[in-house]
Amino acid sequence: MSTTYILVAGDARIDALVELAQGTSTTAVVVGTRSVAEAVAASGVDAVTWLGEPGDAPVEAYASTVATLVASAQPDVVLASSRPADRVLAGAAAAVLGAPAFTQVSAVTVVADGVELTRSVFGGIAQETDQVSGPAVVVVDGGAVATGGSAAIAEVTASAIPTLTVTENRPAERAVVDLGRAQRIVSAGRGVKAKDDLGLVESLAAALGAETACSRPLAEGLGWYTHDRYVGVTGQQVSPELYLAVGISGQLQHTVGARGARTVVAINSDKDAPFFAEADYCVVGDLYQVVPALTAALS
Ligand SMILES: Cc1cc2nc3c(=O)[nH]c(=O)nc-3n(C[C@H](O)[C@H](O)[C@H](O)COP(=O)(O)OP(=O)(O)OC[C@H]3O[C@@H](n4cnc5c(N)ncnc54)[C@H](O)[C@@H]3O)c2cc1C
Repeated sequence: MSTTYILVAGDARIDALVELAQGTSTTAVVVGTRSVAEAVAASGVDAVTWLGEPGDAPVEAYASTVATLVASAQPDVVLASSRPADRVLAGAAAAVLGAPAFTQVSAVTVVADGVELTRSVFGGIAQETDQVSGPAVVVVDGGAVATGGSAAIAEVTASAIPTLTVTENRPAERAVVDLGRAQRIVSAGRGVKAKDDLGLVESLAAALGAETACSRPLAEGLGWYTHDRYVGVTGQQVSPELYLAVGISGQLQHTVGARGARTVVAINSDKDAPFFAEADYCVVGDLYQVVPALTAALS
C-alpha cells in the first residue's frame, strides 16, 4: 500500500491533510506537546510518531530530525499544512528526499510510477495535472481538527538543533486576524480616498458583525491595514457567507481570493467595474453615500 507522511508542527488542525491522504497508509510525525500528539492521533491517521515534549526548542529546531525520519521511511507523499512552522518541516523533508514541493493542490494520487497531483494555477482560474516520478511534498491549508480516530502514539527520542532555544514568549502588539474563518467580511479598496475614511467601512463592518479586509494597495502600498488583512492571490483566500467589496475594482488578483464567498456584494461608482461581473449584488454609487446609508439601515 502507498504511504503518506503528514508533518505536524505543534498544531493539530490537519483534517484537510487526512482527507487528501485517503486510500494510503498515513503516519503523522508530530513536533509539539503530548496533547497535540493525542489530538492528531484522534484525527483519522493510521499511526503517530511523536518526537516528545519540545522543551525550550522551537518547532523549527526539529526540522532535520523530522527530515531524517521521513528519509528513512521513504513515503510516496509528504503532506504539511501551510502554517509557517509546518512549511519549514516540509522544506526540510523535500530537501532530504530530493522531492519537488507543491502548493494549491486539490488531489493527490499515488500511481504506478510516482505521484499525480491536481493543483490550481494562474490564481485559481485553471487546473493543472502534474506527474512526479518519485515522492512528492505537498503544502496546503491544514483545515480543522478532526475527531473519531484512535491511532497509537509511538514516542521516539528526538534531538533538536542545540544552538536554537526559545528565550521569551509575549503577546503580539497587534491582534492577528484570521480572515479564512470569518463568516462576513467588508473589504475596502482604493475607492476609499483617505485613511481617516476607513472609519466608514469599519462602521459598516461593525453593523454587520463582519471582519474588515482590503485590497492589496491598502496594505502594501498605503500601509493602512496589515498584510494579514488583504485578500487575493498573494493575500488571504477567504470563504465567508458574505463578502462586501467597497470601492474595489475587481481585478482578477483580488477576486480569486474571494471566490469561496457564498454571496458577493460590490459597491462601486463605475458601472463597468470588473467586480460587477462576479458579484451577486451590484450597487452602482458613491461609497461615501452608499456606505453610511447602509450602516444606518443596519444599525
Ligand atoms: C502579481 C500580482 C499579484 C497581486 N495580488 C493581489 C492580491 O492578492 N490582492 C489584491 O487586492 N490585489 C493584488 N494585486 C493588485 C491588483 O492587480 C489590483 O491592482 C488591486 O487589486 C487594485 O486594488 P483596488 O481595486 O482597491 O484599486 P483600484 O484598481 O484603484 O480600484 C479602485 C476602485 O474604486 C472605485 N471607486 C473610486 N471612487 C469610488 C467611490 N467614491 N465610490 C465607489 N467606488 C469608487 C473605482 O471605480 C475603482 O473601481 C496583484 C497584482 C499583481 C501584479
